[in-house]
Amino acid sequence: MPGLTNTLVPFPDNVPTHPLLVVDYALIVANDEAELDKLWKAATKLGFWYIKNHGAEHEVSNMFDMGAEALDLPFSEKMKYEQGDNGDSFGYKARGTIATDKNGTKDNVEFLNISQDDALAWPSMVRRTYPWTVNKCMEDTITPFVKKSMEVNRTFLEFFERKLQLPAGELLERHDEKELNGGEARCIRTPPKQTSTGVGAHTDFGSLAIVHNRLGGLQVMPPGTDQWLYIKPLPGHAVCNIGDALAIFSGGILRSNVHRVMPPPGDQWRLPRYSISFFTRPGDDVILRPLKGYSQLIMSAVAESPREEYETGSTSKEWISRRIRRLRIKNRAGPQTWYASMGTEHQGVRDMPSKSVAATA
Ligand SMILES: O=C(O)CCC(=O)C(=O)O
Ligand SMILES: [Fe+2]
Repeated sequence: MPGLTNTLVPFPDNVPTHPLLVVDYALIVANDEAELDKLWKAATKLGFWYIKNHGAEHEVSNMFDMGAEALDLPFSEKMKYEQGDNGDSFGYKARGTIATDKNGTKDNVEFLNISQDDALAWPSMVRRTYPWTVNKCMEDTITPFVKKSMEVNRTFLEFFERKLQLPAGELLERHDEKELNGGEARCIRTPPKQTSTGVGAHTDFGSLAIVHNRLGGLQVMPPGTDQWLYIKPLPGHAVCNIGDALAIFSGGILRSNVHRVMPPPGDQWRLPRYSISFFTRPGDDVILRPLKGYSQLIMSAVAESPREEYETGSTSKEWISRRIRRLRIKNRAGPQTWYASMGTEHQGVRDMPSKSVAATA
């Protein structure tokens, strides 16, 4: 039981944390004005918030067990499902295969990504195969988790579509579950007693993430600061965040904030850390660019603070694939490969040696 024992070792009270707004999902579904205002504030100011009453506790608990069982398989077995160096996201990612910074410092986490397309189509295969321990949990654990998470994110997307003054369906149709898309469930494991970065500073590739944590380690850098602050895991609460695709579609109105994963703080450092996430991503063929032709609000946002990098000229699939490919250590040619892995975050670009990210992307 990977997670349950973890709750016995409390998150320390002497490390810097960042408070997040708590959004009650049940009130969002009920269209509660005050709660919707809170969600909008969270999505536009920091791009991170807690949700409670998401109704997926049972599925999440099963996912922690599923993830631990799969990641406990022999290394040689897991490697049969490795995502490889071509920019694919689905499958197993071994430790030490991606960079966490511009110097190419290797990551120390392993994870398993299960495609939304595969979870929904099971027992048919759409994207790829998975270890037997995953297959046996697909019907009872993974597909129900994916469906519940999709429902939560769809509710958020519907609301953002309205608030962004987009025609009904304009944002939702870019996340049509019937089209092949990058959506995936993920279990990450960090071994105990690590001293280096787990997942390097990044913004998420896709539209929305829901992250379930029992141990600390996730950190955000609040806008306008250069300080990393922990997000404290709260029992029964998940952390949601906006990814690059929504930041781009909205012309920057929705915020995709930089975050990373460090070893758990305090005594939690002695424990292995597991996290369970779900990522909603646009359809593979959807072009990532501001939807300014459909919304005066987005048009004004783009006019006020134009950002060249929002006109990506790429499809969602190309965007994700480029970033993963550039993160893989095998593909690294130097610091420029790290810069070329970046999304809308520009933290590291300040000390970038050469002039253009696009030139190496
Ligand atoms: O493990 C976590 O808490 C967050 C992981 C994360 O940011 C990611 O997988 O994109
Ligand atoms: Fe992330």
